Amino acid sequence: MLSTLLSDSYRSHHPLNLHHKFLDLNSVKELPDTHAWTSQLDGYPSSSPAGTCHPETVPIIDLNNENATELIGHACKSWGVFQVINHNIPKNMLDEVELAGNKLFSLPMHQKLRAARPPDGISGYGVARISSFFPKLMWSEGFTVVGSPLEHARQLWPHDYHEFCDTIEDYQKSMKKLAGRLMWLMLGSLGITAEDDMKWASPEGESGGGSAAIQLNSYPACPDPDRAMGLAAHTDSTLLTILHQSNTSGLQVFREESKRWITVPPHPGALVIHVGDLMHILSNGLYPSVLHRAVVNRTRHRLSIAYLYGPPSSVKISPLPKLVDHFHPPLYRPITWSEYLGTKAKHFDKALTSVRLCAPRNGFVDTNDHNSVQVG
Ligand SMILES: C=C1C[C@]23C[C@@]1(O)CC[C@H]2[C@@]12CCC[C@@](C)(C(=O)O1)[C@H]2[C@@H]3C(=O)O
Ligand SMILES: O=C(O)CCC(=O)C(=O)O
Ligand SMILES: [Fe+2]
Repeated sequence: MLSTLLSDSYRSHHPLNLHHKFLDLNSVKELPDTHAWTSQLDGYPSSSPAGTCHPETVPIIDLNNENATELIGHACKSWGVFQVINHNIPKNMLDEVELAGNKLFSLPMHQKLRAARPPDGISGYGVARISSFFPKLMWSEGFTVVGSPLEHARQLWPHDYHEFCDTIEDYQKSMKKLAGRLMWLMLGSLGITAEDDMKWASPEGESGGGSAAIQLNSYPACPDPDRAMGLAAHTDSTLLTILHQSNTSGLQVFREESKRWITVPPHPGALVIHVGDLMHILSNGLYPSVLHRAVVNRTRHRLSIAYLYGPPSSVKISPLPKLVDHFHPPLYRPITWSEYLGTKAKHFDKALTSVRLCAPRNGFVDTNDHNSVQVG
């Protein structure tokens, strides 16, 4: 099960003490040294060079467009990220989940800590899991739900937990449907038509589709946003991620071509779709997992809700047989979601490389494999 798999994967070798780890960011008037980042800390340029123009925008795809499959295929290949509209998720459902998130994060710290994610656990309240890979803390707090939110909701609101649970459970159901639909559109764009190829993902399948986690992220307004980091650069360990961001911008994606961070502006009603590492593996590197991060701002609080979608726990993900031949050997070994999460927890940004089978041929660089080695 997804909830038991991470048991000892996310080590906490953080030098900082609990007081700093659970600092109430909403009441801090000056950026503490524990949260002060320099641009080099995550190994990527801090922002675009001054004076350059930015014609690039992340594609927005209308799911009612008759060419949606082709548009999605193109976006996956060239961006690894796109926004979708006409996705059938009602606006009031997005508003409600946002409200539930705000209600949770505005609780006093001692109350949120009642639902703290245990050091060896996956669900609950805490700092970003990837914090242990960085010497500084991020300007954010998170809450992860895997399976039922009941236990943690009870700890947060002993007498009044139903509303939160209902909202999260409705959201889980709707997101699961949308994720299955997007998954199928992505597979279709790769030429996968026979349902036997991917039984568990089939729209009519009885196997119930994939499994998932929900991550609520809160980014309080920050007194020194240029020296702080909301959520450090990472790729998601998923097949795909569906992200709802509140109406404040902060999400940025990295463009390999121009070596620049591009802001993904909140588009009313749109949901952001990230290609994750498992889709990268499944597509044999054709659809790159997108490197992204969240920056913070001086005046506005920001909230985002990620639906992290992966395969059922028993399924091994490997390059699709239809995409593999003598000239395109499989680039990655088969791996389950839980094994991959364990690998990510250990190797973080080297996780994809660590499951790679062979170097790309003829100097072809898999731009998506952020650690790939060019061979001549
Ligand atoms: C299923 C999962 C993916 C995730 C780790 C997790 O177990 C639950 C939270 C997810 C998240 C969300 C924020 C960014 C991220 C890198 C992290 O630290 O926790 C992702 C993890 C991931 O995709 O690897
Ligand atoms: O807050 C955001 O926009 C990004 C969140 C994110 O990347 C994640 O939850 O994996
Ligand atoms: Fe992410």
